[in-house]
Order: sequence, then structure tokens, then C-alpha cells
Amino acid sequence: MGLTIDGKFIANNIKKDIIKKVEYLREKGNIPTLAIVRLGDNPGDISYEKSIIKLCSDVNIDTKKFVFDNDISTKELQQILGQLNEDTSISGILLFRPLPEHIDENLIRNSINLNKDVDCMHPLNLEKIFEGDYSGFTPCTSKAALLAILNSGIELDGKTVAVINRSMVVGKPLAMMLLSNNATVTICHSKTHDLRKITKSSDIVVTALGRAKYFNKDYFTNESIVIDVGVSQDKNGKLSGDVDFEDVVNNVRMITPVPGGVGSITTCVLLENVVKACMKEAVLI
Ligand SMILES: Nc1nc(=O)c2c([nH]1)NC[C@@H]1CN(c3ccc(C(=O)N[C@@H](CCC(=O)O)C(=O)O)cc3)C=[N+]21
Repeated sequence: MGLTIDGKFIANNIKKDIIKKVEYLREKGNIPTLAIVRLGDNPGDISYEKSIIKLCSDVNIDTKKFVFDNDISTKELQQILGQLNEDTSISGILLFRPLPEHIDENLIRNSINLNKDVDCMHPLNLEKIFEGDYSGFTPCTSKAALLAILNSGIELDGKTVAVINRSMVVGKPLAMMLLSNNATVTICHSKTHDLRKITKSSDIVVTALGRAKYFNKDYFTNESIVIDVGVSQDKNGKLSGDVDFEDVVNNVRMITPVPGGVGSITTCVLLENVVKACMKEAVLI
């Protein structure tokens, strides 16, 4: 019987710490505030947004939400980010990704104020992660996947990890963070040959494919540790991960569920970053 890694439990521990810090900040007259910028109505974004707003209200962080059509231009989006950068009432900015195809992602990534970059999208902030310097902001989803592994009770040192995602939002930063923790990492993607051979021979598999229930038990062994970062809708419109949980749970060593797994931790990591941004702004750290 496989063990379920309880993301909510891990998230709750982080949450307690956030609550204390927010109280401290508010006592000193600082109001941690997150600006959320969403383009269109992607289900993954909406699911994340719901979790963020709920958690912010639980921990007493303010939110300001900005929603635009998918066809907004790069220039308009840059102007909006420019205003949020200037707005001293805003501690951190989260822009949901991936962005629509026509947007110049590189220009946008460079437009965010380095000190408000709570999802670590600016190349200069991201570079620190690649250097192994974790003193700044951390990419939330990658950090959450790492925390799920570190809290599962297994020793990461020397383990083999297959990361199924090569994006700058999840896969690449995660691979660097795993390396810093002495794991041996294989990054897999759509052109990878014989993915099953790789997943079956890895101690840990982290997947962020975005295809509901894509992986069944044939991809794993009884010893596998499966971290499911996928968030999509199954054919019934229900939130689902990349892994067919029911099929897999009793045939692996450990697995994170969706919902209640990595997603809940991601939201906490984001708010940790908002608190950090607010502390820095108030020169309290
Ligand atoms: N710049 C950027 N950074 C991201 O990290 C990012 C993004 N854009 N775009 C969308 C995806 C998706 N994502 C989720 C995070 C948490 C939950 C989450 O908390 N889900 C709850 C369930 C919520 C529900 O029931 O709807 C859970 O898994 O328990 C979901 C989705 C972050 N992403």
C-alpha cells in the first residue's frame, strides 16, 4: 500500500509561520499586499487564484486582482506591470503563466520590479537559483515540489530524479534545486525516447506535463516516489494531476495527490515570498 504525501499538512506548517510574520509586519504598519495579474481564464490559473485568495484571507495578506483579455498587447501588459512596480501599496506581483503566444515573454519577464518578483520570473532573480543562491525569491512551484520530497522522510542525497518538464517556470529551476540537494537529475520532455524506461529506473519522478491522468502504474515500480505537479481537468471537468492516482497509489512507495498535494504547498511558498518582499521593503530583513 503506497503512502500519500499530505501537501495540506506541509502547507499548514508554513502557514503558521506566515501568520506570525504578517502580524509582526502589520504591527509595524506594513500591509503585505499581493497583486495578481491574470490573462484569460485558463483552468490552472483560476484554480491557483482561488487557492491564493483563500489563503491570503486566512493569513491576513491583502490581494488586488487584475484580469485582462487574452488579446492584450505586450506593450499594454508592460504598462500595467510598470504601474504595479511603482505602486508602493503593492509588495509582490504574480503574473500567471504560460502567457498567450503573441506576448513577448522575454520583455515581460524583464519588466517586473526585482523586489516584487514573488514568482521569480525576472532573469536576474532566476539566475541566482541557477547559481545555487537561495537568498532571494524562489520559483514557487519548483520550491513546492522540492518541499514535498524533503518532507516525505526520504533522503534526497544521491537519489535519481526524473523531472518531466523543461520550462523555466517549473522543470529547469527545479532541476537546479535538486542538484543543490545532491540529487542526480534527468530532465525529460516531449521528444524523450522511452520515457517509461526512465521513470521506472528513477527513485523519484516529478511530473508537470499538464495531461490529466496520463501516467498509470506501468510507469512506476513499488519503490517509486511520485510528485505530481500537473493541474488540468479530467474528462468530467474535475481538477486532476498527470498521474492516475487510483491506479498508481497502491503500486508505488509514495505519491502526492491532486488536489491536496504540491498545489497547496505552492500557494504557501508564494505567500512566504510576499512576506519576504514586504519585509525587505520595510527594511525589516
Ligand atoms: N506564474 C505562474 N506560477 C505558477 O506557479 C502557476 C502559474 N503561473 N499558472 C498556473 C499554474 C497552476 N498552479 C497552481 C498552484 C496551486 C494550485 C492549488 O492550490 N490547487 C489546490 C486545489 C484548488 C482547487 O480545488 O481548485 C490543490 O491542489 O489542493 C493549483 C494550481 C500554479 N501555476
